[in-house]
Amino acid sequence: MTIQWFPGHMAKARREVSEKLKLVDIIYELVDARIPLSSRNPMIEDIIGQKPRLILLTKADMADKEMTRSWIEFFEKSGQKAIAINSQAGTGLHEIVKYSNELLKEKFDRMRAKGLKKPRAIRAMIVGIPNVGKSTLINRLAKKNIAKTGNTPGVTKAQQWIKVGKELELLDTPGILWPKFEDEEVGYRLALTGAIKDTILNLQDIAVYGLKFLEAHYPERLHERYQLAEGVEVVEMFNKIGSLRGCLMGGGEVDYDKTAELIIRDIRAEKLGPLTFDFPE
Ligand SMILES: Nc1nc2c(ncn2[C@@H]2O[C@H](COP(=O)(O)OP(=O)(O)OP(=O)(O)O)[C@@H](O)[C@H]2O)c(=O)[nH]1
Repeated sequence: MTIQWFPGHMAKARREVSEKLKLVDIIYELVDARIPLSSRNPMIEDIIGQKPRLILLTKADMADKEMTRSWIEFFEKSGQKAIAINSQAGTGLHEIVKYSNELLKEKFDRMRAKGLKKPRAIRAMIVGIPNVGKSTLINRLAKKNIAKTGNTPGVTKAQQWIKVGKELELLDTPGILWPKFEDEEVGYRLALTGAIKDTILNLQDIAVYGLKFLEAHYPERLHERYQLAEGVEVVEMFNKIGSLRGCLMGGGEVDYDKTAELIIRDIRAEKLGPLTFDFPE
């Protein structure tokens, strides 16, 4: 497998995030709740230094709820606050300000002590890998306020901050980070959740990985969806799924590429239920 590390992209992203770092009080690090580890940039600590950070597990509606709880505990144990969100439905979003206030209490207390009676709103920047849900979250949080700022002449043009209620201001452009996947498994997990283009890895390899993963961790769902018996070899699974779902070639033989595409599509579309591919520790 080709090692994808995008050194050029990485350096650019790092520069951009570093430049904006001094403008904000806190970083919202978005990771995909289905792959909280694989969707992280392993250099995040290095990039943001001592800046307070809240981890937001996005697309929590698509992840295994029990696993999401374990992940939140895991982050908590390592001293990082994490919360699960669903930006489409808006769940978990009210917790963002609440926990930001907790994480920034000392800083704002210091500001108050210096005589600033009314501390300003919290300033935050969203960072995360492509497709993790940055824009969806910004749009969801900004919804009410876009109309408000539109009514103030001159404001929209110069706007660099998006107001979220009275307490929060978001930098309007998120920081894009890149996943690192020297590790094959990380690559497959990114592919199965749609974080990287299908063309980067071999389709059949991605589907095989998906089937084996499901067999190991969610066997009932796999067997039920595709009417598979237990303990069937992967090739047999492909044959069964391909014929069941009509992924056939001219001569009636199973088309493995089409079958692979279907399996990947099913997994991404939650046809096998909410799934989590990364395990804490
Ligand atoms: N189910 C679900 N889907 C989500 C959620 N948040 C985002 N999405 C979907 O995930 C896809 C990517 O979301 P974006 O907000 O465009 O992600 P992004 O990080 O801004 O992506 P880039 O612009 O590529 O950096 C879209 O199809 C969204 O609808 C969520 O909480 N739940």
